[in-house]
Amino acid sequence: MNKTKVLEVKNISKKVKGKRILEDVSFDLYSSDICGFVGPNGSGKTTLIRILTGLIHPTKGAVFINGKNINERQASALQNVGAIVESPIFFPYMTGKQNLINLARITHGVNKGEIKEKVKEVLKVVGLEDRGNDKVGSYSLGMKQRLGIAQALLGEPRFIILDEPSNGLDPLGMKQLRELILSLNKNKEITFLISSHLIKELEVVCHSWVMINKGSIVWQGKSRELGDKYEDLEQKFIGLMSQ
Ligand SMILES: Nc1ncnc2c1ncn2[C@@H]1O[C@H](COP(=O)(O)OP(=O)(O)OP(=O)(O)O)[C@@H](O)[C@H]1O
Repeated sequence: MNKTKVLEVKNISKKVKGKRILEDVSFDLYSSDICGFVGPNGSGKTTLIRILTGLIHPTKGAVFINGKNINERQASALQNVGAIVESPIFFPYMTGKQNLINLARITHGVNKGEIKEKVKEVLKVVGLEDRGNDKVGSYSLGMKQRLGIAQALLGEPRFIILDEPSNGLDPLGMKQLRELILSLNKNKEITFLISSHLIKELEVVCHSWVMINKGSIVWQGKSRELGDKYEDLEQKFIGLMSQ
């Protein structure tokens, strides 16, 4: 399979009120990668993800998605991108299905005649087909996260960005989320960038890694490129963070 460059992060720096939050961050992501973007609390992960999704602008540098500069051609750069930054917000008094039907129409522009089928399909993909008619207020956090992914799938994304998706999930919720990510990657060839401060949670799903500390990248590579010095990824992570 020919891999194409999905994301190019080029020399990104961000300062807020004189405070340096990101410094010269660069990395690339290729189609079908599942990349773990890991760093301790406060290392700059959410700030970078907010830049990648066009929510804020970098002080320096540029981001290209599928070759399009996100600050110059935002709509077309983000066309095939699904992102869940912070917990997705749904109306708790409406069912999962009703929430998705509204979002399909308003946010994703799905054709009126296709909405019902599309919503049914994405609910099935995320394993919520039996709970679609229940109110979102009755959903567990894990179910809300999967509903968030169902919403992203309405836009037929090729690339999904998840910011700390396992925050607050119990072990079963985490397992279901991991299985969903792996199946979307395998069956729909969706590329993922997933942030977390807990490397262990991502080890089963990620093929490649970007490690960040205090706003700068400290290591990037594949799990197999770890080197002999470290027993496992977490040891490497801890070693790099304490330098
Ligand atoms: N608008 C802002 N104004 C001032 N400081 C900010 C702003 N946004 C982020 N920061 C600071 O930048 C640093 C990085 O924050 P960020 O939320 O990107 O980290 P993170 O790696 O996502 O952390 P966590 O794992 O805790 O979510 C933190 O010290 C944070 O307080």
